[in-house]
Amino acid sequence: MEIIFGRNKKEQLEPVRARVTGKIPAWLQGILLRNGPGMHTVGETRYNHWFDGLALLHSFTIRDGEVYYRSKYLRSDTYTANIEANRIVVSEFGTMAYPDPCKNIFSKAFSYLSHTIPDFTDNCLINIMRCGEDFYATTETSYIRRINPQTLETLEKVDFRKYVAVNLATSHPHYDAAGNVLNVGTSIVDKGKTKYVIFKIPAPVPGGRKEGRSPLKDTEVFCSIAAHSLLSPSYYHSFGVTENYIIFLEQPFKLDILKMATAYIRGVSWASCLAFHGEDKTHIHIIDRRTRKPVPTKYHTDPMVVFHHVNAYEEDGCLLFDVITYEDGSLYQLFYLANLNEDFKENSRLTSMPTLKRFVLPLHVDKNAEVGSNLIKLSSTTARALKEKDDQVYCQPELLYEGLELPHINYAHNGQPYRYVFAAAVQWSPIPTKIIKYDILTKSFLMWREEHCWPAEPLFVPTPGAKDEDDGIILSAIVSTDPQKSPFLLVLDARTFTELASASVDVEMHLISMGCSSQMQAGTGKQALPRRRRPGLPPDGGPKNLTAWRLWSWGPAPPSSRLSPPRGRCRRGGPSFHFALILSAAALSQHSENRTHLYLFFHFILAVRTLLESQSNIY
Ligand SMILES: CC1=C(/C=C/C(C)=C/C=C/C(C)=C/C=O)C(C)(C)CCC1
Ligand SMILES: [Fe+2]
Repeated sequence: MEIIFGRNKKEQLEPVRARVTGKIPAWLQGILLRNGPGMHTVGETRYNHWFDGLALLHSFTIRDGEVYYRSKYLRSDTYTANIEANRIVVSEFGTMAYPDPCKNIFSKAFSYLSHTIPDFTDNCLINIMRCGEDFYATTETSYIRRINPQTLETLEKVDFRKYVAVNLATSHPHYDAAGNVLNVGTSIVDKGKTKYVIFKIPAPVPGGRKEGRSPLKDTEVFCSIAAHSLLSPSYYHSFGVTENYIIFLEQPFKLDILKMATAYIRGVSWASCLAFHGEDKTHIHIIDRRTRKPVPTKYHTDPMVVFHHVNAYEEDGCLLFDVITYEDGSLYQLFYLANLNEDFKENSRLTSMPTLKRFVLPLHVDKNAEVGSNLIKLSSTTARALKEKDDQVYCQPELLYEGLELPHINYAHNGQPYRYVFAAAVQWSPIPTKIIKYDILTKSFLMWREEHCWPAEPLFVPTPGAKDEDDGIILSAIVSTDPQKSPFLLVLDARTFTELASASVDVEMHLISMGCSSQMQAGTGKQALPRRRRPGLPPDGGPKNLTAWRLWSWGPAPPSSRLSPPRGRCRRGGPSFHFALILSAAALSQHSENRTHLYLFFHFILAVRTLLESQSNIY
């Protein structure tokens, strides 16, 4: 287990040629990009959570039936700062780090204050996003890092906040046929409001005035949704789109902003500020893409937690959307490294099975319909939507399949009617051992499995000119718990789920099992062929048509998520060193019932912080 989760992985800077068995379809050409955590120990310090690990980028270059593999750590500012200090100095999801234990009282105070609304990490380890011709490694903070998809070099750091007021943003954007990118982020207590902001990065126009300029510069706010609570916005990991609508779930899995503002001084991680509120409902926000406004009906459902939207579409005046649901927010708890050991199976038991559910919402609610009546008349589903008073609708989903995660579809069907879900099959453990093709129409499935093998999220690549939804191949990177078996790239026929080929590489590959991977664009056809620079080696330049995917994903929490300061003369100070204001804020946020006072107090802290910032040259 340690080998798979916790041990630092070596980079494979020189491309290695894989041993291919079977036959890779000649049309499959391009680069498959992947991302995930590769390093969990720096010097003598160790991260607490698997999601904290430093991003390791991977690529599989597929050309003329051959496969080359390489990997490189993302040279994020976080990576550089950690490596230079030879310890973890930047806080991550499950680990709070203290960079400057030797600072004087003023700089400590400043450091605490700047953690009220912190500058989060740029360790972009979750996904790869495509924007025009540019590729970015992404996480869920406001930072993304451009990368060179051929060499895996790290390029500039981009802060979404430069273009749109978001502190957090998902790693699962959507793309339309023209290449526009749509994403959602959270704007925390900005001008007295907390909002979910849907933003659009327009596709560059070929030959247009803007050619060569980063599309990010043209990022625009598409619309925003006011959060139900100013200080507890929902956490979300993805969202859904159809041709005319955007689906955003405001779920009762919430970030506590006051806890976050005081986490640094309390020595707890960001993860500890995230909690499931089983007493609240899940609000389903629907935005009309034509008017850029929420539809007037207020939809809601029972409390649940969703990480992955599968797909959504419109049919006969209804909006259908499929998501993988949990009964609580404990999934992220399972990925504390302390639990990912030999007793992993016992420690990492899910409290609820990841379940594929279909929600169906009536787009136009008949004002005269009786309260309590079911507004869904579609014969294809058992999902219901019950009319309530005051334009409210309570949605009851149809259960489609229990035990799958990391869903993928043929992205040509995104927002459109579709039939197949490709996913990792999981039971009571969040680590998948099988790949599944689930047929929504017949409710039947096909599985691929091999002993000791842990597959990553399956990625669908369509055959050029394909007409059928499942005419294509499935790619998945597989690691094995059997030390005798090398990691390999699996190629399946998506229709029959039979193995077409596998390409094994004798390198240490990190686990990508619970990955969130996403396809950017299939590299198909000869025009996508990279030019050879040296015979036998994959090129560093060339292909424009790339398939990119990132990888990922998911124990009880360790006793403390605080990272101890380094041993030495200068330990982090006790309370006497702490700035009185912040201490009181911490105390208040834990004990006070009166959130209004806290809110005012929070603003006071922000004001002091702003003042200190303006004086920051004195520190
Ligand atoms: C650092 C940081 C965050 C990081 C979250 C991460 C890293 C989530 C990873 C999720 C994955 C991999 C899910 C797969 O299904 C938050 C909580 C957004 C906010 C505070 C700062
Ligand atoms: Fe994901």
